[in-house]
Amino acid sequence: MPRTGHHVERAIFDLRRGVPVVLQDADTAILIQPLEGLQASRLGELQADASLVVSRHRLAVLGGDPERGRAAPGVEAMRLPLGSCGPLDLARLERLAFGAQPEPRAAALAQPASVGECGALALMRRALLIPAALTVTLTGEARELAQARIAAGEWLSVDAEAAIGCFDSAAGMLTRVSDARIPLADAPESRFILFREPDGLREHVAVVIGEQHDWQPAVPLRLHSACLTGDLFGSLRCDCGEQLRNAVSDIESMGGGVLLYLAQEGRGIGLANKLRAYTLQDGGLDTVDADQVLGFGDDERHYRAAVDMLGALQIQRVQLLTNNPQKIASLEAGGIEVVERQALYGRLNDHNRRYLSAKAERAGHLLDDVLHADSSRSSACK
Ligand SMILES: Nc1nc2c(ncn2[C@@H]2O[C@H](COP(=O)(O)OP(=O)(O)OP(=O)(O)O)[C@@H](O)[C@H]2O)c(=O)[nH]1
Ligand SMILES: [Zn+2]
Repeated sequence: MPRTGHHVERAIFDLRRGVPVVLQDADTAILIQPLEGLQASRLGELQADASLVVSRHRLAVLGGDPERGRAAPGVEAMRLPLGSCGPLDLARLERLAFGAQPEPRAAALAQPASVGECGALALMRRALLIPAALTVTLTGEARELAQARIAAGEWLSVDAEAAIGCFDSAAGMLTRVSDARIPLADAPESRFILFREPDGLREHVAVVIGEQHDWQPAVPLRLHSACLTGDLFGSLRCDCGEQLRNAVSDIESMGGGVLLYLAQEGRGIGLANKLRAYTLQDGGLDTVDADQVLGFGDDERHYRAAVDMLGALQIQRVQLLTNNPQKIASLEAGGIEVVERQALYGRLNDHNRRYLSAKAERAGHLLDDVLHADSSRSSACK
């Protein structure tokens, strides 16, 4: 059975195209079909004993107890058996997977997911799809048919444990791919260095401002998660674009440093899901609850890539520009010494006030100054 990572990456591409994948462990084989992009015509092919695998965040939204029957700490996936829920119907599946209303009767049937089902959910999240998949345990003729499609190259077979570890395959050994001098309006002596994750799925950029020998003893550092809407188009729904530009000019005025532009759009849920979350927010939910309706936790970001990039740049001590205590904790857990934090704000407006308040109240971001004094620049903090 294949255990190598590259099957996982290929499976992710198939899943993003709506093609099912077979996950195998020692005894079982399950067919997984992402709910996102599922055509009603495919439902007929899936057997009546299909299950819907969702995250424990999603189960909580449906009205279930996310801790009940949890297979092990850290296991995020739960199985909703569909057999007793009536015929497979796309609208009903979508209500279960990302509808805003609770479904207590379905939630009460939730069971802990198998290894393969945990792998299915991990792949959905790595593929930046809605974290929900239809799964069918393959037995008898269905299993033989699936093996024939795998042999013909039509479907991929992936080891279930390798699927569970699909986030780990991105960690360590980032490749430094290319770099160039890019003079920025607010920091003329800047260089962009592109790093690629080992599984090839994501790329991150280090913007190095000024000369490294000027940065001692601690390097001014910004970790910036991608936000297409804010960074590029100046969306008023968030503060990202202004934070990005303020970070560049602050680092320049501090004598140079590094900005890591991380491929973590939408706090790690991807742009498609962030747009879905915005629509849910327009219906009244805050930023945390909207993500949870879609099946995500408060914040899906990891900072392992950032730690690796700092390692490649030989940076161990930093002065971090952030209001997010989690970024400080993650760097320190990765062995980077954060000697000082410096606040970094965008401007408060009528569109982002609720978002920033929710970040402060629900995720512990240190935004008192901007929420209460309408400051628009950064300030040093201890
Ligand atoms: N899921 C989701 N993501 C959002 C929303 N608004 C902004 N984002 C994303 O949130 C992330 C913000 O990134 P950062 O500014 O680096 O981080 P931060 O957690 O705000 O912490 P700071 O360092 O204090 O700025 C970006 O990836 C945005 O795309 C939202 O409503 N929902
Ligand atoms: Zn933003």
